[in-house]
Amino acid sequence: MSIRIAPSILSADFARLGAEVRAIEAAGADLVHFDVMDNHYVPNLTIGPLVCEAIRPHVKIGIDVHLMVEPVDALIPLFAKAGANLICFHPEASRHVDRTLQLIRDHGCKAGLAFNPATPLALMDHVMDRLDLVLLMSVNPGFGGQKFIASTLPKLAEARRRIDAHMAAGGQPIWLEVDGGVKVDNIGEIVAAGADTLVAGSAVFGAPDNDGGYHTVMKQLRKNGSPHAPSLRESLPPEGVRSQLGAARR
Ligand SMILES: O=C(CO)[C@@H](O)[C@H](O)COP(=O)(O)O
Repeated sequence: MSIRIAPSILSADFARLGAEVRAIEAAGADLVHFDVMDNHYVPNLTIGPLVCEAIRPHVKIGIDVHLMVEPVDALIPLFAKAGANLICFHPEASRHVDRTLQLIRDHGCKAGLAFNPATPLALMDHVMDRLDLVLLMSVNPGFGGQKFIASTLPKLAEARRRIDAHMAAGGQPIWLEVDGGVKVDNIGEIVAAGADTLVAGSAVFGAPDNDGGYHTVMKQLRKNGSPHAPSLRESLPPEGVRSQLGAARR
């Protein structure tokens, strides 16, 4: 399985945003993660559709918009028009989650639902068929550079089980993104618990962008996040060999 890495521009140099997004694309980023905060749903204030529109011509990769705003719906057409490819929001911030998901898709974007560390996953159950992405926050939303909350790992594994069961029953693919405190030294266990898409802000933009700095950290993230150790299932011998082993032991 290959992972997707989405550097969060919350930790970028905002005075040189065009150059920053070009640099992460050149370093192999799969998506630009675009954090929108309103000083209402979260205690911080960041960027909006105008900035999304301004960076759009600088990169070919998708823009993954994470709305930490309340209410949500009015911003969806604006971000779609500004070039967003994926729009994700928090269920607590929309009165009609199903309608908001549909609104995102109606505007030609992929739709995602974001879960804070204390938001129960059961909220996704009745909208599974409307989801393209589930974003699990591994910090409380509002700021970059926070410490990964380890108790979100079992929740991540539970989200993986729900998504796999949905896909095994013929449902559409749903990406599972983890956001907050993702670093070179913990990305391996986050991927092992089930994430396929990783947001990394301070880990990427904290690296010096000289001497191939972003390239180096992106390479390390991808290497440590690529599941090289065989899973328990893969490490079992194939069925034929297993029965021969069993026969030999008898
Ligand atoms: O949405 C958020 C914070 O609310 C995140 O996207 C952070 O910006 C990730 O930053 P790091 O924890 O990787 O520094």
